[in-house]
Amino acid sequence: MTDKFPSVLISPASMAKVDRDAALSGLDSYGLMRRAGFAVAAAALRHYPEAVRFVVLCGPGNNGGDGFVAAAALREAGGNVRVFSLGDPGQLRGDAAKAFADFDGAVEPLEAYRQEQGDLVIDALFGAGLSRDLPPSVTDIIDRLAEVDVPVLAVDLPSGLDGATGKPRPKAFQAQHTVTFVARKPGHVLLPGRGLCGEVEVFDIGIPRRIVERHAGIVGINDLAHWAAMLPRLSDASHKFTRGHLTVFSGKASATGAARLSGLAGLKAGAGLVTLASPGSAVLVNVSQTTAIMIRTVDDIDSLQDYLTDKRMGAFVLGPGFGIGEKARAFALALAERRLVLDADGISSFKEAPESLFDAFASGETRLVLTPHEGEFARLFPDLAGDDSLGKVEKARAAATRAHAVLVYKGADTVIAAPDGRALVNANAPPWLATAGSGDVLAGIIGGLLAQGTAAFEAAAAGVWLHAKAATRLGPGLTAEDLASAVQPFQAETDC
Ligand SMILES: NC(=O)C1=CN([C@@H]2O[C@H](COP(=O)(O)OP(=O)(O)OC[C@H]3O[C@@H](n4cnc5c(N)ncnc54)[C@H](O)[C@@H]3O)[C@@H](O)[C@H]2O)[C@H](O)CC1
Ligand SMILES: [K+]
Repeated sequence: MTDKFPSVLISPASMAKVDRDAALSGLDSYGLMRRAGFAVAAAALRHYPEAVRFVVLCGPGNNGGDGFVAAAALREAGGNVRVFSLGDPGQLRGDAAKAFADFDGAVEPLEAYRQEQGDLVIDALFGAGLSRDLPPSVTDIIDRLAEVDVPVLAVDLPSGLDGATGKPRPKAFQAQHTVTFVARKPGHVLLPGRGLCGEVEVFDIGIPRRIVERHAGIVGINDLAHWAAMLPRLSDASHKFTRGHLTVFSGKASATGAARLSGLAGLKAGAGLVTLASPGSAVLVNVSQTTAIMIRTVDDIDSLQDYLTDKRMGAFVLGPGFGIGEKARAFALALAERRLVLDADGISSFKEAPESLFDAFASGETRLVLTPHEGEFARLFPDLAGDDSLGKVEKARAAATRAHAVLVYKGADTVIAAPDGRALVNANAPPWLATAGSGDVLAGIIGGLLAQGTAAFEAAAAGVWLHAKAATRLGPGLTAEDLASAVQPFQAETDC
C-alpha cells in the first residue's frame, strides 16, 4: 500500500497518459485494474469489518471496473455483496467489461438501491474520467446518503468530485475513506475536495516510476522535497550580515502591530537583521515595543530612496497595517529592483492599476511574492477569480505568470505558484492557523527567507510550510503573537 510519490500530484489528464504509456510498455492493464480493485476490497474489510452489506455502485467506465473487481473479491472473502450499476453493464468496454464478466453475481440498476442499516457503500461510479455534471440518478443517491449514517468508501475519487480542481460537479459523495492509485490528484488536496475524500490512501498498483515521473509535471504537494535543499545553511562563518537584512514597513502610529509581527517572524525565520521602516509619527510606539528589531524613520519616497542607497537592504515586506493608497504604490514601485513580499494593503493598493506593479517586476529573476487571500486575489485578478472553469491551482499559475511574481494564494489549501508554471498545494495547515495577524507572520517568514538569499518560489513554499508547522506545534488557541514567537527555521532532524 506504499505511497511511492508522496510529494507528487497527478491531474486526471496526466493520469490517463500514465495509463496509456503503461499499456504501451506492455503492462497488463487488466492486471492493474485487478490490483486496484483488490486494494479497494482490502480497505473495505480493514476499515469496516462490521459491515452487514457491501454495496458496490458501479459506473460506466474503468472506475466501475475497479468496483466489479472489488465486489468479486469481497464475495470471495465471504462478504454479503450487492452490486448496483449506472446503465447497462453489458455495454462496458475493455478492462471494465472483463471485470464485469469475471464477477459472478447479480447486478441491479442503480435506481433500485435503498440504503439499510449496516451498509458500506463502495462508490465506483466515476473517477478520473468524470467529464460533465453528474446525472440526477446519482445526485439523488448523494442526497439520500447525506441524510443517513451510511459510510462511503470512494474508489479513486468521490464520484462527482473533479480530480483536477477539487470542485463538485455539482455534488459529490461524502466519503469517509478514499482509495486512490499511483499518486494523489489535485482534487484530493484542494478544497472542498479534501473534505469530501475523508482519509486518502494511495496504493501502488505497479506502474513503473519512470512512467509516472514522465507525466508527473510540475504540480505537487508542498513538502520539504521541493525546497529543503534550497534553504539557507548556517556555518561557523555565518554572521548577522551574511544572514541578510529584512526591512518591514510599519503603518501609522495606530497600526504598527502587524509590521512588528512580520518583523519578529522574519527574525525567527533566520534573517540576520530586521529593521522596521516606520513613519516618524509611529517611531515612539515601535521603539517602545521592540528589542532585537531596529527602527528607522522612513516617512516618504525621498527617505526611502535614501535608505535604499545601502545595497545590503535586500528584502522587504510591505503591506501589513500599512494603509491603502498612493504611498503604498510609490513605495512598492521604488522597491522593484529588490526582493519584495507584497501583502494585505500593499496588494489592495494596486486594485486600479495592477499592470503597473506587474510591469515593474517583469524583467530579471523573480523578486516579487504576492500573498493574497481570496478577496485580495480578486482585486488584482478579477477575471481569473471569476472564471469558474478554473481551479485554484490554475488560477494561481495564471496569476503568477501574468504578475511575474510568486503567488501565495492563501486559504486552508494555500497554493504557491511560480511564473514558470510550478505550483504546490499546501496540506499541513491546522484550522486554528486562521486567526487575526496570521498572514502578517507568514509575510515575515517569507521575507526572512528572501533576505537570506532563498529563491522566491522556494522561500514562499517553505514559508507557508514553516508557518503551518509552527501553528501545529502550538496547538489550538494560538494568537499571532504566539505564532510569530514560535517560528523556527527548518530543521531536518526534527521537522521531518
Ligand atoms: N492507473 C490507474 O490509476 C488506474 C485507474 N483505474 C481506474 O480507472 C478510472 C478511470 O477510468 P475511466 O474509464 O477513464 O473513467 P471513469 O470510470 O471515471 O468514467 C468514464 C466514463 O464515464 C462517462 N462519464 C463521464 N462523466 C459522466 C457523467 N457526468 N455522467 C455520465 N457519464 C459520464 C465517460 O463518458 C466514460 O464512459 C480511475 O478513476 C480508476 O478508478 C483502472 O482500474 C486502471 C488503473
Ligand atoms: K468513485
